[in-house]
Amino acid sequence: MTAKIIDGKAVAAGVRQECRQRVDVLKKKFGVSPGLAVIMVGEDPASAVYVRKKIQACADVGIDSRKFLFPADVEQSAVIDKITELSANPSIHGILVQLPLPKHFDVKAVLGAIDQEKDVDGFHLYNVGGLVIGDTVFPPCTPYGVMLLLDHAGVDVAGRNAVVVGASNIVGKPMALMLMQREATVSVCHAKTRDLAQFTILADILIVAAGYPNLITAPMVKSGAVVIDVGINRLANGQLVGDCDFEGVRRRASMITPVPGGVGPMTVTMLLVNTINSAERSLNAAGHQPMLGRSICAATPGI
Ligand SMILES: Nc1nc2c(c(=O)[nH]1)N[C@@H](CN(C=O)c1ccc(C(=O)N[C@@H](CCC(=O)O)C(=O)O)cc1)CN2
Ligand SMILES: [Mg+2]
Repeated sequence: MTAKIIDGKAVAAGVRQECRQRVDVLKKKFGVSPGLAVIMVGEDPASAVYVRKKIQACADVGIDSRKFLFPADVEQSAVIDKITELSANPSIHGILVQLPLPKHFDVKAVLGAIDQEKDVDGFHLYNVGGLVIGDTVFPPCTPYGVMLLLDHAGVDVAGRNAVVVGASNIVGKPMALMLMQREATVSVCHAKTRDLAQFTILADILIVAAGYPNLITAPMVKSGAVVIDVGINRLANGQLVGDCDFEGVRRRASMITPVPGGVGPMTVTMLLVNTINSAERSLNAAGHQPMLGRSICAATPGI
């Protein structure tokens, strides 16, 4: 068997086309330009790449973005003051703080300063709680993108065995909650899970987000499984790879996402979706005829 490649770039391009149309309506019909504020602290090279991608993506669909760059040794209070100011600014519909933050930051305090109605990353505790009960308007971008890829590929989730490897706050945990919401039977493992293979081999849907190249090899994968590789690892030779031995695993899986070009492009694109949803919701709050203002993912109700 050779797996079908799930092309994240192509799916993202389709979603972006829909984003352009929605931004157009907001501008022409309501005179509202969706606005996103991106906060970055320090100059981590990978973060700089991701922030650049987000800003370019905003320009691509007509969202106004504003970038706020702070030096790595900035006082946390200065960043929180900026977030408070942006939270009160009606032309800003989304605020994100690029992670990771430098060690001296209390991440929870910084994310908690974001107005929960503008928390387009979905990392504020209010929105994390919403996700737990299956009702959030800001699903975190990476797992939201994965759900959209699964839907796009026609993968049935309900009743299937889903195994998530990696339990980070921004990918693994919300991913498990979204799959649970869609009635998958979910197991969460870690890179340190003893005999990881005894869990992964049971997965109809295997989602790997642990951050170790070649963590998942072909014998660990059930024949015909759908494999979503969220890992991003830069090898010494400069090559970007996921957490799976791609060439081996693709011979056992029925579908697989590549790295690059799988989940990564969806992460940035779902940020656009969340920002547009937020702008639409601000109109609803102003008493206009209800706009969509929530997940575009019809097959993903309640996440
Ligand atoms: N505030 C946030 N911080 C971080 C998030 C997040 O969603 N919000 N996620 C990751 C990084 N990330 C976005 O910020 C991100 C990761 C990967 C990609 C991407 O497009 N990857 C490409 C390859 C890119 C490359 O060449 O390096 C791919 O996989 O095809 C975009 C965004 C941590 N921080
Ligand atoms: Mg708050």
